[in-house]
Amino acid sequence: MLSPIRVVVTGAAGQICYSLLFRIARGDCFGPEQPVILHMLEVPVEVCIKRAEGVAMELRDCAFPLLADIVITGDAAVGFKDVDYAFLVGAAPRKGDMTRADLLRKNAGIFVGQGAAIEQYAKKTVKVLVVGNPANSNALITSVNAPSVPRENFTSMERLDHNRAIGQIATKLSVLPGQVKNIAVFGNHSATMVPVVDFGYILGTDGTKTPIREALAAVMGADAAEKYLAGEFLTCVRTRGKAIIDARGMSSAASAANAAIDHVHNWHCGTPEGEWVSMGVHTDATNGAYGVKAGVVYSMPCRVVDGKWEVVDLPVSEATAALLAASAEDLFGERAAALEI
Ligand SMILES: NC(=O)c1ccc[n+]([C@@H]2O[C@H](COP(=O)([O-])OP(=O)(O)OC[C@H]3O[C@@H](n4cnc5c(N)ncnc54)[C@H](O)[C@@H]3O)[C@@H](O)[C@H]2O)c1
Ligand SMILES: O=C(O)C[C@H](O)C(=O)O
Repeated sequence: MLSPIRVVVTGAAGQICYSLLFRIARGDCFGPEQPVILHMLEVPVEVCIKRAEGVAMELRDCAFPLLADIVITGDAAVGFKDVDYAFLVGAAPRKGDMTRADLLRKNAGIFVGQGAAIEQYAKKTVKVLVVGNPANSNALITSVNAPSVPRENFTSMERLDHNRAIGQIATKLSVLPGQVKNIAVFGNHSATMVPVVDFGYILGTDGTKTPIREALAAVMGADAAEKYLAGEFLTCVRTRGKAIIDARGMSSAASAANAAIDHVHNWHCGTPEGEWVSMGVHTDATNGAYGVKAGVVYSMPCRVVDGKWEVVDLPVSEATAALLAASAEDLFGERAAALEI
């Protein structure tokens, strides 16, 4: 029997965590043999702690075989103590017409404090996924405030965008999402993100690999396929978060939790042979990949071996490279705003 790992989840009483905590406890993230001790961190306000306690009651009532213990707290010193993994979800979600700049102003302080708590209390090997928006810049802020933890241990979530891109292509081609392989989403989790299908393929039931462009062209014709990729597809993936807020009246939650599980599952257990996923990674640790300078957290295609991610170097076209540069500029703009705050 493996010894339990400690996993802190912030915003434990919020929407995303109402799905995320149950999936972690069930073994979806760390595998079917890894027991977990869940640290549920909330703001130290009675109503929030009480709500977290209610969620913990439900977790216990599931009798998950791998759930070793639950710690509920409003104190970051307790929440981050000796943790192996940190899911930083707790932050205000975007509402109505709020921009990412508005969100940054509202949420940046949370990540200054949590970075400092990670520095002081977490294991030096802790792996951090930032979900709270603006996720890339919040991941950067967290890392800056936890200087003794390696930069490569701080990531932000673009997996939702990656999964959204897969979902759109699968729907368009009437194939299973599991057949759509090696899409990549680059850049900021914002309207400048860049979903790229150029290296992706559809895995046939007979093992054939049909390039996505070719599969689309077969269904709708080559010109219409190009128009679709540069228009409807790109816009849909870039603006899906807002579309969900408009439809649901609240930001995405179950799909966000699912993406967080996918991200950390691949980080912990590895990516399948020959495949990659999209992860927001610290460009201090990417050696200038895709021409993006050090100093931001930027999504790139990554494979994971033995718990370590590495960037997959793909020969992107000049047109794509220009979009990648624009998203990097967007992130350096956020970085400047964050430093000002
Ligand atoms: N990166 C992505 O793809 C993605 C996708 C969806 C949502 N999000 C973001 O995730 C965040 C959470 O969304 P939600 O729908 O769960 O929000 P929510 O409002 O339902 O829950 C947030 C919870 O965080 C708690 N919280 C606030 N500050 C905290 C702190 N300092 N420590 C601990 N807990 C704290 C709140 O009390 C609340 O319970 C938002 O910023 C949202 O925009 C990101
Ligand atoms: O877009 C948002 O504000 C919510 C979230 O980041 C999403 O992509 O669904």
